[in-house]
Amino acid sequence: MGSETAAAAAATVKIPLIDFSKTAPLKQDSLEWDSLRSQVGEAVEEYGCFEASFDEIPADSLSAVFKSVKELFDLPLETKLKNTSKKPLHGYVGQYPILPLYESMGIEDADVLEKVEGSTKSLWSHGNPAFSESIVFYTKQLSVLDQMVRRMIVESFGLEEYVDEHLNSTIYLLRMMKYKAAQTCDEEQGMHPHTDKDMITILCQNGVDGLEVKNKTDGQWIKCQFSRPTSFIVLVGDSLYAWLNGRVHSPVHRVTMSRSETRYSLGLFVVPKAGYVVKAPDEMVDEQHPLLFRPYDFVEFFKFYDTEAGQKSANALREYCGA
Ligand SMILES: O=C(O)CCC(=O)C(=O)O
Ligand SMILES: [Fe+2]
Repeated sequence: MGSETAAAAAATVKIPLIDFSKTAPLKQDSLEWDSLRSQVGEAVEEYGCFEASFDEIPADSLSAVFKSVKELFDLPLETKLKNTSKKPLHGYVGQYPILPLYESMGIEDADVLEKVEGSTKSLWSHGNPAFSESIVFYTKQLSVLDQMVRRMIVESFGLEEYVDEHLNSTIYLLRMMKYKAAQTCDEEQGMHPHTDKDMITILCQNGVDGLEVKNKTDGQWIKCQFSRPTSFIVLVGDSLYAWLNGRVHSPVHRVTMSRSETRYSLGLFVVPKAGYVVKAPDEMVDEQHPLLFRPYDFVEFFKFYDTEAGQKSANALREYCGA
């Protein structure tokens, strides 16, 4: 293949689209379940991600969430800075000279109304019920997709007996992101290349593209399309990679802004609970698959990731607890 043809072929590589919308309510052990499970299993091994079409959040609820997110970022900077957290990357993040387009805000336990209301009180003195309700509804609906996807992944590695333990080992951290439009005609970095540290992340955007995933096979950047209004991108994080002892791929991804429109995105980060030790089940370790990581407490690892050494490391998890 000539280099131009190869470049054109690389440019058209797409991450798999998996349709969860036609089968709700989806029954375990049905033919549909088995078919989706094999598509999910293949996608997380080959790409570490896929686009999920999932209809359980009506279009007007999605618009309400993005309206709330815009309202939040329109608050004065001094107000946003009040949303602090002792945990790294949980409160307001922004104003980084190296990432001038980027701002984000996290809400832990975003499926629990009282928790979300607690966070909003630091931003709006009387709270903001419409904001809290739209965030909780969004998180609860999307948790259905999360639970289905993780159950399928765990089953596809023959780990049925670990399903409940695994599903109960996590909480939901919702991060709302704003990327200002590119200031020049060139492509500008919205977020630097990284892997997520959690179990999985489910992303949604306001119609403005920018997410790119590095292809495992040829290292080319694949532009992620949210091809339907109800599309979400599901990404494997390093903790699922570690728990499955390398059987799935945790993809490097980044955000590139090339348009004159502001991008808003929502990331539902499925994060191991405080005190939960990520340890690969014995079934995942054998001669062909020696143990990759020593068991680790996610919260402690995340603290390391937030240090200068962790941020500089090309592979923070390997540096922290590589076996
Ligand atoms: O905004 C996006 O689409 C991606 C954000 C992301 O990768 C992250 O917050 O880890
Ligand atoms: Fe990410």
